[in-house]
Amino acid sequence: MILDLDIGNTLSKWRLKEVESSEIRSRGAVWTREEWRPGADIPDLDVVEAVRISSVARREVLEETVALLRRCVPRVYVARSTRQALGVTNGYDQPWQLGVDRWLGALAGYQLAGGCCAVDCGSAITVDFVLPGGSHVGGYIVPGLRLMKESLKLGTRNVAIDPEGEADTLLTPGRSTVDAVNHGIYMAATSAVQRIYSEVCDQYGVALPLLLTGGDARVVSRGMPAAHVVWPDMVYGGLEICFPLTRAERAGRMSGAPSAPQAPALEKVRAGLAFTSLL
Ligand SMILES: Nc1ncnc2c1ncn2[C@@H]1O[C@H](COP(=O)(O)OP(=O)(O)O)[C@@H](O)[C@H]1O
Ligand SMILES: CC(C)(COP(=O)(O)O)[C@@H](O)C(=O)NCCC(=O)O
Ligand SMILES: [K+]
Repeated sequence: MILDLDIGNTLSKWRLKEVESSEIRSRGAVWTREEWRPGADIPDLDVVEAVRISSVARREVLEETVALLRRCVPRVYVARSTRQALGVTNGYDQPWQLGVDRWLGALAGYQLAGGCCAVDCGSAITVDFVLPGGSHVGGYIVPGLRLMKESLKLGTRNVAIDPEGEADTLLTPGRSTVDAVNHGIYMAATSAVQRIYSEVCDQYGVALPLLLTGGDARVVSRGMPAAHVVWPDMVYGGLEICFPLTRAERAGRMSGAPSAPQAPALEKVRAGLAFTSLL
């Protein structure tokens, strides 16, 4: 089995993938903390022959995790942000400072769709752009839904936005503190992503396929007017193409990848932007 780990600031996600069939056998998530407990937090490592890791947690957490895994698993691959990979050029002046989850998302998005706008709705909401020639032009970092809510300190931190609720309801003025906060942060997140997407497409004169991932991707998706797809395994897709281990991966196939989304027409994106600036 291959163990894929995506260690975020809030949740550490894992999945087990079979080498022969390339099938995902199981998956889960635990709160990100200082130390992993194999068998309790993650599956028994006896069946694992290789581990691939994306981590944006503190350096010590990654070092401890890798040390622990190396004791039981023959091959441990740790992804890093680099200046160039798989046809993509990192837009950061100091490429290694780009969060590796963002880098992996950008690589996976480029592999899937050519140019892309890759949005990761986790602890932070990150929006990264890769142009059709492979140039990552940089991105944006906005506090995620949970961070926004916690920073208000209004006693609403434990009342999450119902991911199944009506998106339209979230656009109405709240009539309680909980609703005012939930509707406010929802507006903040969805309008920010929409505006960023439109601005950058306008600046570069290209409407890019829009991809969403992360724990809050589904809820953000429901308030996004621009055509897009949700791809929960986008970061894992980046791990697969950086460290291909199965036959399907060597052939360039990423598990759970959606079909490449159609980009909206640039005129439509620009019309939306013009409307916004008239308000
Ligand atoms: N079952 C859940 N448990 C925890 N957080 C969840 C859950 N479902 C959605 N979320 C949201 O997803 C966010 C975590 O998303 P994730 O992409 O894993 O973040 P990160 O990569 O920063 O750890 C939380 O901040 C929360 O807003
Ligand atoms: C921006 C992030 C905090 C997002 O992390 P996440 O919300 O997925 O936990 C992470 O990608 C990170 O620590 N980046 C380093 C700074 C940067 O990308 O510029
Ligand atoms: K994120």
